Formats: sequence, structure tokens, C-alpha cells
Amino acid sequence: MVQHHLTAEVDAVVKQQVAMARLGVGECGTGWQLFAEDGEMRMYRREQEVDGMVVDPLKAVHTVKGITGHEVCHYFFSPQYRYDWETTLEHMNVVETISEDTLVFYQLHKRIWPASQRDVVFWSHIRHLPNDQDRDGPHIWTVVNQSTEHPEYPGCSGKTVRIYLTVCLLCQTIVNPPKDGAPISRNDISCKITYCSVVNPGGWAPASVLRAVYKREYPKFLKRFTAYVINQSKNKPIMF
Ligand SMILES: CCCCCc1ccc(-c2ccc(S(=O)(=O)CCO)cc2)cc1/C=C\c1ccccn1
Repeated sequence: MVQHHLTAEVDAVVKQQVAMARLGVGECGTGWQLFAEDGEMRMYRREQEVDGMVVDPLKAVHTVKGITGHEVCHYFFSPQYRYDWETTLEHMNVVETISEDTLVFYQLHKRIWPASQRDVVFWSHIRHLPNDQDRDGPHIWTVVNQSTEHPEYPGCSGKTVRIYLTVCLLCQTIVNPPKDGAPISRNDISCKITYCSVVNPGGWAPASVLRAVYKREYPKFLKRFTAYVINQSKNKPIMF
């Protein structure tokens, strides 16, 4: 069977993004500044501009009790849940199904005054990796979203501004088996989440507006999304 033209790119970008996500905020050299904290959630950004546009890389780390990395990635990747947790979404559709673990999405985000409305086309890939620290521990799960071109969605509709992004959600399940050998319950598991994103907002938007949007929206997004996964998973069997 002939490989899809994106398969090689998906493999390369996933490997590169997982390696970056695994670097702690200390190891990535200086420059990461903590800008939001809420319980276990820590959000860092680096102030970076490309051609005068703010493209601040963002790295968030969070530990959530009672869910697994597979569950977090499942609800992040699967299109049928997206309107439930992505509040800034005005429209979303699956443009192409490359395989069961690789989809191409079009998303139109709500306009955020005073900037013009943004849209994005990206491939999204879900994958699990052996846990190299603990061979027989639960696998690491990841979803990588990477902007891509698609003939049906040329980036020059005029009305909206096309943005470019690379996002990596990396999840590690932690199991603390009960002492008495009882079956593992949701009280015995937690998930260490790393969320990395670099968004190029496309057309010009005031740096102050972009930084304010990110400062407000990202903490809200991660809190809302993780709460959604907890709520969806709590009465269902654990997905390891
Ligand atoms: C002036 C406003 C410019 C920014 C607009 C914008 C750009 C990108 C994105 C965005 C953020 C996360 C993803 S994802 O992680 O792949 C999940 C799938 O949706 C994809 C897109 C959103 C938003 C608009 C608001 C905003 C900004 C952060 C966080 C949340 N919302």
C-alpha cells in the first residue's frame, strides 16, 4: 500500500516534538518564565517574536488524579468531543482521515477583539510509546497537532487570518498499586501532562493583545479540558 504523502512528516515531527516535550523547563536553557500557576498546573512561556510577530512558545505541566494518559489523549484527539471542551471554537471539521490515528482538521476560532478572526488547518496524530523508564509500566501517550496545507482550505479567504501552530500533548500515567493487592482503581492512578504549543498568529496582531489572550486562554483551556476528561472518565472502566 502506497504511503500517504504526510506519513514521513508526521513521523519526524512526532519524534521531534516528543523529545522537546520531555525536556524539563530547566533543561531547555533559560528563558522559560512561569506565568500561571493553579494547584498542580504550572504554565511557562518564552517571549519570542518572528518578523515582529509574537510566537511565544508555551509549555504547561500538570498532574491530574484519577485519569490515564490514554484517556487524556483520546479526548484531546477525537473530533466528537472537541466542541465540549474547546470553548474558542466556532467551527471544526475533519478534512481528511489519513488513518485511524491521523486526521486533518479545519478549525475556525471565535474572533477575539480587537484582532481579526483566525482559522487553522492541521494534521493531528495520536500514538503511544513504550515507557522507557519502566518497561512494564503503562505506555506514554501523545497527540501532536501540526499546521498543514490543504487544497480545499487555501489560507487566503480574506475574511479570516490563517494561523500556524505546532502542539504536543504528552501524557505519562502514574500507578500507585494498592498495598493489599486489590484491583487498581481511579484512586490509584494519576497522569503527568506536558502541553507544548507554538502558535504563529498569521497576520499582524498587537503583541499586547496576543500575550493577553494567551495569558487568559491557556490556563482556562487546560483546566477546562482536564476537568472534562475527569468527568467523562469517572464512571467508565480505566483506559490504560
Ligand atoms: C488574537 C488571537 C490569536 C490567537 C487565536 C487562537 C489561535 C490558536 C488557538 C488554538 C489553541 C489550541 C489548539 S490545540 O491545542 O491544537 C486544540 C485543538 O483546538 C488549537 C488552536 C486558539 C486561538 C484562540 C484562543 C485560544 C488561545 C489559546 C488557548 C485557547 N484558545
